[in-house]
Parts: sequence; structure tokens; C-alpha cells
Amino acid sequence: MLELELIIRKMILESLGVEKYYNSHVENSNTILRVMKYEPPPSSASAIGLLAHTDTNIITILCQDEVQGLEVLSKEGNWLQVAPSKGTFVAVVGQVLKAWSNGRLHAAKHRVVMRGDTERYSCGLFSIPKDGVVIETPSELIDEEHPLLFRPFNYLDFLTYFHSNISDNALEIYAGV
Ligand SMILES: O=C(O)CCC(=O)C(=O)O
Ligand SMILES: [Fe+2]
Repeated sequence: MLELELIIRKMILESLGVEKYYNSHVENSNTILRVMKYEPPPSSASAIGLLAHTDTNIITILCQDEVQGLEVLSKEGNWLQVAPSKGTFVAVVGQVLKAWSNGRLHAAKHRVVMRGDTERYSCGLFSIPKDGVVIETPSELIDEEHPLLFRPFNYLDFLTYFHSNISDNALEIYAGV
């Protein structure tokens, strides 16, 4: 999963023409692996296993078991089920990468909805800026057509703000230009 995260990050930076930042991008980040368990809903109804959110980190690689649950909000506002499929992973862009890329990448909202009577397990690898790292959009991604959207910000300070002011547009309020 770590290898996949690095490959995806490299592909993203290459596609933006800023691959020269790859090494510093990776050096400035850590990864954590988390295993999650979701209980089935108490009745036959569906239940929210994880509230709708966008990840705050850089990139998340998710691996679901065979129990359906992950849903992603489309730009049209529809919740799309992400079907579990053996040997596949889901990559989710977090708010740090959205800010760093000057909004070129979209941090999709997602949630977990539990249906049926089987517990669900998932595993997530989260790449996260190291303590003290300042998220700053590279100058190559700023021009007349793409004016700077987010001022440079310290990730830990943003996280502290985010947890005390949870809202859909916390990043825009905290670091929006
Ligand atoms: O369990 C999942 O599939 C999603 C987990 C998730 O979105 C998260 O931990 O941020
Ligand atoms: Fe998430």
C-alpha cells in the first residue's frame, strides 16, 4: 500500500508538471496504517458507519473487505457506492493535496454506510505531513488562470483549527486567500 501511495503521488506530480518536488514531498511526509471495524446496523435498516467527511491528509489508500459500505459523493451531489473488489484499492485525495495543488485535485467527500448483518473491515494507509511542515503551493501551479487559492499553512495548526471548527469549508476559511 505504501508503494502504491508513492506511485500515485509521483503520477499526480508528473501530471501537474511538478515532479521535481517529489523527493521533498515524500521526505516531508509520514504514513500511518489504520485498520477499521464497522459493526452491522442494529436492525435491518442502514446505519452510518462513518460520517461524511473529506480526509485532511495528503492521500489515503483504502482497502475494503468484501462487505460493501464505502460511498463517495459525486460532483453532481449523488452518493455513489464503491463496490469492494478483490485486489483493488481506492485512492482518496485529502485536503493537503487539494491545497498544495492549488485546487487542481478534488478532495472528495466520502462516508461509510452499513447495511445487512455482517461486520465490515477496512484498512487505510494515510500519508500525512510531518510535524512542522508548511503546505505551500509551488509557484509553477500559480498563474493568471489559476490564482493562488490557499496561503501557506502549517498542517498541525490547520488540524487543530479543523478539529475545533469542523465544517465542510474549514480549509477555505482557515487558509483561503
Ligand atoms: O472504511 C472506509 O472504507 C473508509 C475510511 C475513511 O474514510 C477514513 O478513515 O478516513
Ligand atoms: Fe476518509
